[in-house]
Amino acid sequence: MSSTTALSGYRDKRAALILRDRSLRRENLRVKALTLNEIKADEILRRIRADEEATIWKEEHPSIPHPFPGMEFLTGKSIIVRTKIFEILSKMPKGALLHAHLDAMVNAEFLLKLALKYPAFHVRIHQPLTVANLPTNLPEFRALSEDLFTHSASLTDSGYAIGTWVPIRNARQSFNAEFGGPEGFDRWVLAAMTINPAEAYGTHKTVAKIWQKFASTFITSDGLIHFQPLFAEYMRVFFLTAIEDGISYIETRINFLRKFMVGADGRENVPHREWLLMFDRVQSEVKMKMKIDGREDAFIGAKIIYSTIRFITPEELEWYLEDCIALKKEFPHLIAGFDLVGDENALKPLIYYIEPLLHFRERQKDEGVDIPFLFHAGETLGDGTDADVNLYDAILLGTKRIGHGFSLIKHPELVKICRERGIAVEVCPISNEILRLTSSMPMHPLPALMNNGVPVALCSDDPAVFGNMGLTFDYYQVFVSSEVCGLSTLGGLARDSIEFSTLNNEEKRQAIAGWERRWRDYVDYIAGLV
Ligand SMILES: O=c1[nH]cnc2c1ncn2[C@@H]1O[C@H](CO)[C@@H](O)[C@H]1O
Repeated sequence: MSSTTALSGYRDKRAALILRDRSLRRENLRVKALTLNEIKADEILRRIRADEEATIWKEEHPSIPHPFPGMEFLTGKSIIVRTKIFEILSKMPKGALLHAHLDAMVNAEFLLKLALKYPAFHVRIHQPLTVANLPTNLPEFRALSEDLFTHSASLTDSGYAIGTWVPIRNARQSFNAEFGGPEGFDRWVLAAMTINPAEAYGTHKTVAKIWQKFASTFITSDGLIHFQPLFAEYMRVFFLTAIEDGISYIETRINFLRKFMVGADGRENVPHREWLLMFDRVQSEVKMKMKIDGREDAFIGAKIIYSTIRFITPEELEWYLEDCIALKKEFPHLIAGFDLVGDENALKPLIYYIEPLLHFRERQKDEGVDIPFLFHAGETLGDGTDADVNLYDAILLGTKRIGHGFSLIKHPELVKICRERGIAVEVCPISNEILRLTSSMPMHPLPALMNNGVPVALCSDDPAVFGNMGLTFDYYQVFVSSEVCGLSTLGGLARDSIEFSTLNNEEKRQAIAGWERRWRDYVDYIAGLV
């Protein structure tokens, strides 16, 4: 055999092996061949990605010592936003956002601005502020009823009685110059609601430690968000900013742990059904606005994944499950599913709740409703820990999707089940990296899941805390960390986000048709870049 024949035989085998391996990926199951414009757009994207890898990601940046594509998000963000790939991805029609906690969906700076509009908001602290304890001495916010309004002048002068409420505007205005004055107040509050690079990558570097900081951000924002007059505006801003990022449908997890939010009168008296009424009204208004603007395809709507936190008792869970059923019966079009949230490594595993969870199925039959489980599971570095074992219970309980599933790839049988039954994993790359499950995107197990044919929806998780507003940042991190990723990966992920949503078949058909129209325009736009 001549050496050229041997060589060409080898090349054929090599190409066939690569093809067989890659053909497991979902985007390669597509029957339709790529259009000429798609091929061109794919080449353009790959070229720009390679150019930027060799230029902007190789340059010296004064405050970023070792930049690389897919690096730690909080450190690399200022480079990311200057790239052409980021600009292109920001225009992409992204389909659905399927894993997003409502408590962290509006930019923290904007939330604070909103709160400053309401004189009812008061703030207090539980130990005196010092320059040294500023980052850990957290503000607590609450909208008070008028009879409890105070005239306290300041949080920081010597006359402040620890633990008493100060009107938010007074607190801001009189914030001691030593702590930066009013702008210092803003920085203090924002720092309490977000995670900064020094925390994620320095002081709180492990999963357990960064979770403590992460959980504390919700304590601060909680008092601001759960005030009825602000809540509606909050949801409107969430929907509108998501739409501007190319998201056309949302399934958001709402944490119903607290049974009432604070009403306009400052009393804790707004029950869950009124939260849903507001949610419904706001999304109808946003849909109407899109229609008037001639952009109906841009927003199909939003649904709610009913959630509570995995530290309650099984008896308490019974109450929430009944509440969820009652809401589903009253608002069948709004409740998309049920989930338990909170740190899986520290809180209760699914098996702890097995009785109420099994009973929930029976109760649904009695009541004639269908509420799929959409469980967080395997958001962990553990191997065989409770958090990792949650994956078995999630699947046995019939979960429709898996939230995070970071440790799923360790379980060949579960990977097979997810592929065969079409259980999609809601992968939140930036969240996983900031919460220190992975040190950077190239180390994330996402390619392993995708190469095994597991369906994936990319999600942002808690963008107000992580600074990854919309879905563009998560798409960016994924796209620049893989050579396999191309235009069809992007399109496949977006399409799958709709495919694996809880929309019914007819709604999906329409949503996909709308997305395809927008996708064609998007491909034309990229193909036109030279
Ligand atoms: O990635 C996550 N995994 C589990 N729980 C989460 C995650 N992100 C947010 N929450 C939880 O949701 C509640 C806010 O509604 C918070 O308790 C927060 O811990």
